[in-house]
Amino acid sequence: MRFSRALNVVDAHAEGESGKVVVGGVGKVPGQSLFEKMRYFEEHHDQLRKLLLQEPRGAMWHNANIVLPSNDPRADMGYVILESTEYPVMSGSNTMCVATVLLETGMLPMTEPVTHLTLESPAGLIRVECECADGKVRQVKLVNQPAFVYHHFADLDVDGLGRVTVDIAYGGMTFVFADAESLGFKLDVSEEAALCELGQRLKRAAVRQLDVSHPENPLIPGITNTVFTGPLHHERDEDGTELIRSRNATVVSPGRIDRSPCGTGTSARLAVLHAKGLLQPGQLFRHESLIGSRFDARIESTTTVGPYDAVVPSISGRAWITSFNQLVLDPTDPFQHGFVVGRPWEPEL
Ligand SMILES: O=C(O)C1NCC[C@@H]1O
Repeated sequence: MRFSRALNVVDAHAEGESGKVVVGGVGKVPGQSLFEKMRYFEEHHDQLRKLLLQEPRGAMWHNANIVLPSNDPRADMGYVILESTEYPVMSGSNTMCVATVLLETGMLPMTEPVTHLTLESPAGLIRVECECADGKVRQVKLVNQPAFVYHHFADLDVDGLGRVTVDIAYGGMTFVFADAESLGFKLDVSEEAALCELGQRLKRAAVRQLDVSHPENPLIPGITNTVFTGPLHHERDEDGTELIRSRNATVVSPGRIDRSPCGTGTSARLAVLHAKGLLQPGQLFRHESLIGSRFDARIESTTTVGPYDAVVPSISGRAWITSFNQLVLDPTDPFQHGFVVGRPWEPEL
């Protein structure tokens, strides 16, 4: 049997969110930076994303990452992130999957109790600190590129709902933030379908009514996700550490719940909370997903991005390898580039 493509894929998840890690079979990719390599896939080779993420090999809730060498002498490795409808320049859950796979498969050397990595994402360099024991990565802490707020307390006219006040913020992806309680949500998993439907409606309204453009790179995608935020709870950890805990439901395109608390959404939420005076640098913020998994986050420092005040977020979470998979493409397979069926794959916007 001759195959037209064979990819070595390590399947993983971070706090419940899928992240396939392609470790072999892609070959040479043009471009100096990982951003340029990402653009190459986007413009000339999008069939690889579709092959990995669409049916019959993928599912709407899958993400994938292509591990590639970085040309930056400071970086240990690079990666391009592939999602259902876009190429985000950064992703928290995917970065945790990539770091865990690189260390647990021996692609990069693991040092116990802590391994420091620098990974080049399309958004830039990401510093990663992995707690390791007995050959296992127990916790991945990543320091994201700066997050900032585009619009505070913006009024949106939403079809069938009227006026809703939202914030729009960037944390590697761009999010609409809306208060869950005032929209009638308890943030229970039973509300999944309604959250996805309204999340898409809010996102569509925001794209039409509010301008966003990343000041350092206008090619970074605009608003593609909605975060429904729960109330803030001021608590103490089992070991007495003070923290602020909050639940969220992140609706990523094309309209499905992020199973993890969403690392880029958490980064953007830190920027929103800081701008509102509700979170200070160094304070522990524990973000919970709709399935109850969690990321611990902090504002490491403050900075600016173009005209915006910004925060440098760190996000910690855990990832696990679930399978080793050799994905092949038979040249007689009629579905060379994958396919999609029905809801929620409606045309975007
Ligand atoms: O953790 C994150 O940032 C994300 N999880 C899937 C969609 C986003 O990239």
